[in-house]
Amino acid sequence: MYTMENVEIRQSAIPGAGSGLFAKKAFKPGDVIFSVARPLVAELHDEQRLRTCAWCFKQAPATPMERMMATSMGSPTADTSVKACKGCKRARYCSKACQVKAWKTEHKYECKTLKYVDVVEPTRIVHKLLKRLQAGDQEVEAALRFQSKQEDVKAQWPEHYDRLREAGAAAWRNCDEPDDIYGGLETAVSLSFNVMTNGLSLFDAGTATERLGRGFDPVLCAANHSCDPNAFFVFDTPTAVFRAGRIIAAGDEIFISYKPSTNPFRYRQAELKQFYYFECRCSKCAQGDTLDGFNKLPEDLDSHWCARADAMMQQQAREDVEMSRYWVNDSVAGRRLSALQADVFQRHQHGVQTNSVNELKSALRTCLESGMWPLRREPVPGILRDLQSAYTTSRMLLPSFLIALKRHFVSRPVQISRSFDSFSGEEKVVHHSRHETSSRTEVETLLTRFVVNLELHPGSVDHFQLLSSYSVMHLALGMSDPNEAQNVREMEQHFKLRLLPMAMAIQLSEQVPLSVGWDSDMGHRVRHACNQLFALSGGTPPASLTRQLNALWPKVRAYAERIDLLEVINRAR
Ligand SMILES: C[S@@+](CC[C@H](N)C(=O)[O-])C[C@H]1O[C@@H](n2cnc3c(N)ncnc32)[C@H](O)[C@@H]1O
Repeated sequence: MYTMENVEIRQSAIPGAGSGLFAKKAFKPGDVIFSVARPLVAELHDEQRLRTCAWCFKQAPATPMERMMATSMGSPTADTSVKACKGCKRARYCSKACQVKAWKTEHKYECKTLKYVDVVEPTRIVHKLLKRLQAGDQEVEAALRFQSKQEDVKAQWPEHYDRLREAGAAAWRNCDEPDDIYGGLETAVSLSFNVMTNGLSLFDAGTATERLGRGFDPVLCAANHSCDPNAFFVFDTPTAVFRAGRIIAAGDEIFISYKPSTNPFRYRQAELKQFYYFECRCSKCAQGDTLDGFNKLPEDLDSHWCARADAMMQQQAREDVEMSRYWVNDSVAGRRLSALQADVFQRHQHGVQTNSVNELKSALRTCLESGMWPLRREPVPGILRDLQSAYTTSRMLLPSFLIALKRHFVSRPVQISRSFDSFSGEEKVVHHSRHETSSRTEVETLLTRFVVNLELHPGSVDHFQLLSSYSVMHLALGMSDPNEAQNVREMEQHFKLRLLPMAMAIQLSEQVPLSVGWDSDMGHRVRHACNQLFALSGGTPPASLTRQLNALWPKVRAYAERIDLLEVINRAR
């Protein structure tokens, strides 16, 4: 059952968007607006089922090496292992407690079916919902209130329409074709569309990139989308939390972002149509592409790149590339820039899908050498994120660290139009008071010893920022590897590298209570790292450390600004 003391559902401010979620009181950035212990529906993606608890979504480490790493990072899930249900041998649980809760709520309805046939994710979801409806579960009835969008899907994506219809019909057949639930088969089909077109993607809060499954919940899913969201969603397995990303007044509509909202206007619109079947009419999209500034006007693209763009245009025409999401404008210069834009986005995507560092490097080169892309304009921040991760995986520490620094200090993607001037590239930074949170952990208590002016960007408090700080801290610690001695000596001429992990730990201690909370898996890992770092610095008087850390910050920022990304990727193999 839900307590709706903080939020209410009523007519949205967006014309034609139906209802939305509204704040009944004011919230500061980082405040929890609303949380549910587990969404009404939380279903693992098919490929996650072998190693993840089907009830609490905790993941067992995949290899002994992963287990060792998780232990050394203080992750409370390091010891997790999952066992299959003896009945169906498919659903897996990490504990008796999870198995019992799952059985009572949903697994008793599907266990027999799963014993004989494996069933895909949307069908599993609808099966459980149908059975719960049959059992008179009123929370599930609320799922029927959502628009199913069947006609829109049929008109625009006939193959999706067939798939979703079949998923509902298969669930209905697996439940022995019950006609006593409202419209029988048609209810099953509606549920399939409702859940799949209005549901939430459940990402692991520790990585924010690993998609664990799909969620659906009548209150969480009442929140509309905005490309300039004032709230964000964290799935702290299995608790679902909405937090304020900036100041929200009582009566304001609460918006989250369903898809990355830092992409250019047409790209965002196309993605939301493709995955959620609606045309976004948020306040940022109302400004069209006016926020998508390039460094130069399309006419100023230099002649070498004009020739390359002409060749790309011919190839894109031969390959019948759907250009609308990359479109800049209809002039000759605009079409050239559209071709470059299509090339870099597609190369980026292809690089991620095929694990190709060369594809990622080539996309980045086009963005930077053409001189058109500001560092904060997508896909540059996205390419940097994926290059950093590829270099980390291949243990190429130096390029990974340099890219992490550039991302953290310079190349944050543009999220909030209000505080960002797309041409000057300046964002207003506000300093947070560290001790706003009520319950203090030992780390926070330790922090009272320091007053360090590290900047947070309250307009974009979210867990992506936290992950960025976390990776800089870890990579900076990794630089103490003896193999890096030469690089460290060079860097130490600019700033005290050995102090950086401590500075990042302090920044993380500010970010955790505003994003994922100390009780989350990520919170535990950050606390573990902070405690180790503070223990290491035990002998240093706080006043002296504070002075050193305050002096460090502007130096690291200046160093990050000078990092030449082209040089970094040219030197890295
Ligand atoms: C998860 S539901 C949100 C709640 C929904 N508005 C309702 O009435 O129950 C998603 C649907 O809301 C509408 N919607 C959400 N955000 C929107 C936006 N920015 N612009 C237009 N429609 C939006 C779309 O119809 C979308 O398919």
